[in-house]
Amino acid sequence: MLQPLRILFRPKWMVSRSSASYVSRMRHLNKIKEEDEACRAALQSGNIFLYHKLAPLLRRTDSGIYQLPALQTKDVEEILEKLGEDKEMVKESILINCTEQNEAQFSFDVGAIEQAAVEELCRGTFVDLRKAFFLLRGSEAPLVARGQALLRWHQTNGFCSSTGQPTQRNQSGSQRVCHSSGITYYPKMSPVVIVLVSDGKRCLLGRQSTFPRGMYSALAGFCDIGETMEEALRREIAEEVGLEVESIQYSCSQHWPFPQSSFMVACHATVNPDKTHVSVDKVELEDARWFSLEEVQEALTIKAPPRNNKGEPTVFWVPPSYAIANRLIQEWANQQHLKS
Ligand SMILES: NC(=O)C1=CN([C@@H]2O[C@H](COP(=O)(O)OP(=O)(O)OC[C@H]3O[C@@H](n4cnc5c(N)ncnc54)[C@H](OP(=O)(O)O)[C@@H]3O)[C@@H](O)[C@H]2O)C=CC1
Ligand SMILES: [Mg+2]
Repeated sequence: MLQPLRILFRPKWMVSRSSASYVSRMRHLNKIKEEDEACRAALQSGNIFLYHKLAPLLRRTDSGIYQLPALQTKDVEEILEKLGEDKEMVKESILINCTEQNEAQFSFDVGAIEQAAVEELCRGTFVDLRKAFFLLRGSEAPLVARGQALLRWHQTNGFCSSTGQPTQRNQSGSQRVCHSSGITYYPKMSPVVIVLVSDGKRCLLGRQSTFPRGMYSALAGFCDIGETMEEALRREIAEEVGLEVESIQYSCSQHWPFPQSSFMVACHATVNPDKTHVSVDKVELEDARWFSLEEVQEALTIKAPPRNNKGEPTVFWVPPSYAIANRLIQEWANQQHLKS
């Protein structure tokens, strides 16, 4: 019998911010999201993160730390003018969020302009998003992912799927409308369940053939339409490794930008310790197997796996800390410690 979901932890944001400032910030954000005039005004005093063909601009400080430079709107206008472009292009910026000081944050893709010229003027480098995730510190990675996801959505939703006519965005970029059919489109995420299965002593990790060598992760799968998260989780585990899940505990969630926006819902699950035979669906997974606490602990200490002369990792390792799979594995290892 499946247990009802329960929240295992209280995220920091639930306790650390005063509710008054959070409420006023969210209301401000909602206003500039919904009202074109308010959004235009916010852009004038806002921060812009630049992308080139969806690769974010990073800047390396003298101390070797990578940062996400927040440019002022007037700086971006100046860059556009210097490169012979229309400074009005900056109005295409997409609203991402706002800071604790209520400054709006936008993303803007300069993909139509020569990359090196922009990099030189900005004293930065456009970096592939996966690499940027490794280089940036905690709070900047979700921000840069969100900015990219919104830009990608706009770049691929320029036409109405009903009429084939062009769609028009609102100023903030929170939606696109087809004026011919009246359909409003909103940025889309695909729900995905990701689950760390345990038999009480070991945890089950799998790998797809496309993963870097040696890397194993928690099992994941897209939810089918009409399914609850619990149903999707049970089905994916049954399909991919032939096991029947007995209980589920919700852990946390994450927006995942690769390859397109997914909404990852992360859970722990248990199976009957007497029914742990794994039969891997070889179409989905290259391998899946049980790992001991010792093996998992060792893998969690690896920041960059050792590599052979072909550049391939030579040991068992797990996804890096920015991936929700890493968090599930950490949580499981911590729970095993508490039990022993
Ligand atoms: N953040 C993290 O820690 C982790 C994130 N992930 C992410 O989880 C996601 C799902 O994991 P994965 O195991 O690949 O999923 P599944 O087990 O559901 O299998 C993937 C297959 O589902 C099909 N598919 C692709 N997109 C969709 C969609 N939007 N809706 C329904 N079916 C779809 C594709 O089939 P076809 O090619 O035949 O069309 C694809 O090959 C991936 O995006 C992956 O990047 C996975 C592990 C860790
Ligand atoms: Mg899968």
